[in-house]
Amino acid sequence: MLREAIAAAAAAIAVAAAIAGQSRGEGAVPLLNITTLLTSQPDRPAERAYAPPRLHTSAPSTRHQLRTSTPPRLCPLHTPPATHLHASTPLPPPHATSYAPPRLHASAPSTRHQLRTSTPPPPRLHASAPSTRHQLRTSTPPHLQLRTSTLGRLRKAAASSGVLRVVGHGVDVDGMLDVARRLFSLPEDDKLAASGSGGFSRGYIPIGGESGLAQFLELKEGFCYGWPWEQANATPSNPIAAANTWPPLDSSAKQALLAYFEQSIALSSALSRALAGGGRGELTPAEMAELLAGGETYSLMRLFRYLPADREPQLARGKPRTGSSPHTDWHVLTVILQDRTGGLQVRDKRGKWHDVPALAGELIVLVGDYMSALSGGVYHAPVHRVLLPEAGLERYSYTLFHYPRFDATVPLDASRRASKKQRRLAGGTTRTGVNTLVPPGLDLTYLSEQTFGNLLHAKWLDVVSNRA
Ligand SMILES: O=C(O)CCC(=O)C(=O)O
Ligand SMILES: [Fe+2]
Repeated sequence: MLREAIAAAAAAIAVAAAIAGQSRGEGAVPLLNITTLLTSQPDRPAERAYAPPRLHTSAPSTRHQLRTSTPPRLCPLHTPPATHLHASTPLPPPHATSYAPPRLHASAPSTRHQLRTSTPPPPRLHASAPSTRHQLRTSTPPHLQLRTSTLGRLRKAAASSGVLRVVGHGVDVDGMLDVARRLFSLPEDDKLAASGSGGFSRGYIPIGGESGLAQFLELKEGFCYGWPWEQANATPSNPIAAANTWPPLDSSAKQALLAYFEQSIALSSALSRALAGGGRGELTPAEMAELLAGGETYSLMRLFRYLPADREPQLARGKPRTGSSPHTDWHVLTVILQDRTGGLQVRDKRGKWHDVPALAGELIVLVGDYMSALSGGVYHAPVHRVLLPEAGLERYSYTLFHYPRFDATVPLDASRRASKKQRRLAGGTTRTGVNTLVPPGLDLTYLSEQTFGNLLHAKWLDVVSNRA
């Protein structure tokens, strides 16, 4: 099947200068045909043997004991065995090591700082949907082979605009948009009954329920879900992981949502590995896979319905309204599935905003802060925002936030290079007024000291405190 897909995708990758009115070069958005990423011998069993290498040689050794020698398989979408939730080596006791409180939020409640880094690794997601649909898997080893020429284009795009348009991904975009419309058209009470306890926990997010920046009212409603802990007979392993809270949708819609979650995680994992060059000072694809392992169990899929500015006039009167405040995504990669309304914009390195095209059947992939830091600042996490639709229109989107493992840290040398790059760029466009993982002015070497999960938790607490 894979071979057929490859044969069908013989055409060379098309690169389109895609941001409206913009010439190629910085900011141009390559159209990446994911099926052309595959070579003709992806399935050799020898390449499937998975021996995760050590990622951070300088990290405390306890961190490495959490690893399993062979990836455990947990298939919550099908059979929910509880038996795979352990590491093959004994787990160390919870960290009593010094926990440097995040310097990001001096005013944060102290509970925020009590998180520990040594939570057991969550079970891995086994992409259990038919392999013909997926071609890419999350918990299997990096068995994709990538064409060198395509790889070069992928990396160039990630380094320049940080935005990719992806086709050939196998996702039924229209079908997923249909599910989103059905979900948001449920009666208000049904949606509210599926509310989570905060924006980062799963479930329904009412209009005004969160905002990236406190000065804006983000006029949208949302629904957040992820890896099905509720089917796994396991306790969530960190404060962001949680069981899904489903509104009353029929089971085929739920299955479609869960299958799409897997597909987008698989896509993001494959692209992340491809972005790990394995050159001097770079992560190898296997190290990237190791860094991502388990991240899928608390990664978030967020559905949005954006409303035009004239709706809900009673909410936060006088506050400027937007769809999504200017921000970078904090994690590794973001996968966006959108309808054709438009509104997503990225800011180029000179500070100019550009529309990201909203074309049928495409997925958009954005580089996040963590990927940028891991690459030593080589890859660019674009500042972006979402404008509200015009009166009479609504916009629907799905946004996958792909997180690395909770206890991930950035190797010190990469974080130093990323810091240096950030300082260099600071002379150009400023990131003031932009919500980023590590705010401007703070040294990115912080990412080598502090786990991704702890930083993320503090960030999410901020976002949900910005309720209308
Ligand atoms: O809805 C979209 O297209 C993107 C939203 C976004 O950037 C985000 O939620 O981080
Ligand atoms: Fe975003």
